[in-house]
Amino acid sequence: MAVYTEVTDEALAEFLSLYDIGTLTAFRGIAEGVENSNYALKTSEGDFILTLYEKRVNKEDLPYFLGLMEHLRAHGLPCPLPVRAKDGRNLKELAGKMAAITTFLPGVWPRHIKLAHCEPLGAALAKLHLAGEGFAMTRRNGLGPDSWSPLLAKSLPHADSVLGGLGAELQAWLAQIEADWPKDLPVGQIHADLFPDNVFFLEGQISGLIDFYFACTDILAYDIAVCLNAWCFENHAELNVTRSRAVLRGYQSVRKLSDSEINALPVLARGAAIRFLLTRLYDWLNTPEGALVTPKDPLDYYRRLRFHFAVSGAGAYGL
Ligand SMILES: Nc1ncnc2c1ncn2[C@@H]1O[C@H](COP(=O)(O)OP(=O)(O)O)[C@@H](O)[C@H]1O
Ligand SMILES: N[C@@H](CCOP(=O)(O)O)C(=O)O
Repeated sequence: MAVYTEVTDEALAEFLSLYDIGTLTAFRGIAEGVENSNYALKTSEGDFILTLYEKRVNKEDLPYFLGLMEHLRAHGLPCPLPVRAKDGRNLKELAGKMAAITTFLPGVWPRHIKLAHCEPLGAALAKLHLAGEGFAMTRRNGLGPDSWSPLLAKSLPHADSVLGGLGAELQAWLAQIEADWPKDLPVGQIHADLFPDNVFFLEGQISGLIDFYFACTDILAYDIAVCLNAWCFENHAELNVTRSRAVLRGYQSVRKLSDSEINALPVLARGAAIRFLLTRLYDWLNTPEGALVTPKDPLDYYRRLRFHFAVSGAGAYGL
């Protein structure tokens, strides 16, 4: 359950009076999600999501996240639209936290990934990248390659309690990834966390992309590498190449990849795997027992990383 901050009826009524979204008819906390407190909000005007930003989201980044969603939505992407209050602002304070209302998106995220999800996913990602062109703000990737070594250092003293030899293995792998990291690939606005739980489907079509709170300005093809990791593995160790081919086909039906982007896929996939491995490892070692959110298994991404280190070229992903 991830509703960290409770909202009283009085505070909610006062907050909603700042907006022009009709009168409240229903309000409930949403258990899913790990980063922020989310509430489903129903009014006489429609359905909305109220998000209270918790401590892992940096206050200074909120104008970028909300501005990006507004920009992407204006350019045709099915992402939440931040609602502006009567004073024109889309960011307010509630219960001592920064808070925003966004539009509710229909659909459900796939609990079991099927091949049929993969091509639409790739196409939606490419549309996101094209729609992001022209957005004036930028945000450095706080979980990009320069953050991985300090993140690993924090977990090193206890890494081997998760798996014997893990610390040394990760150090060696990370050094290799850092040395190989591409420098001149096309950069733009990326989602950076487009996992299945952030993609809604309705009647076989993508109906929504959510959770832009890791979005940043970084290598476009890195976003594909995140999706290959999150959508295309079986038993966390084997790539389902039919799925990865479909993701790449969907992507290229909208935005063609250059040879440099294709050649960089293996190292980008290694980078994406180590990024999620490292944040999960940190959370695994530092989440107190009885916390609201159960930490995810870091070894799922260790197995993927092993796979990516064994491949010799982009052909392994179906290109
Ligand atoms: N715009 C939206 N439309 C519909 N449901 C949403 C929307 N935003 C969030 N949700 C619901 O809230 C849950 C958690 O949202 P998410 O942004 O992933 O939270 P967190 O950032 O805390 O991980 C989602 O799984 C979904 O059920
Ligand atoms: N996708 C990340 C965790 C971030 O969770 P989200 O609910 O904000 O998508 C992972 O799987 O490690």
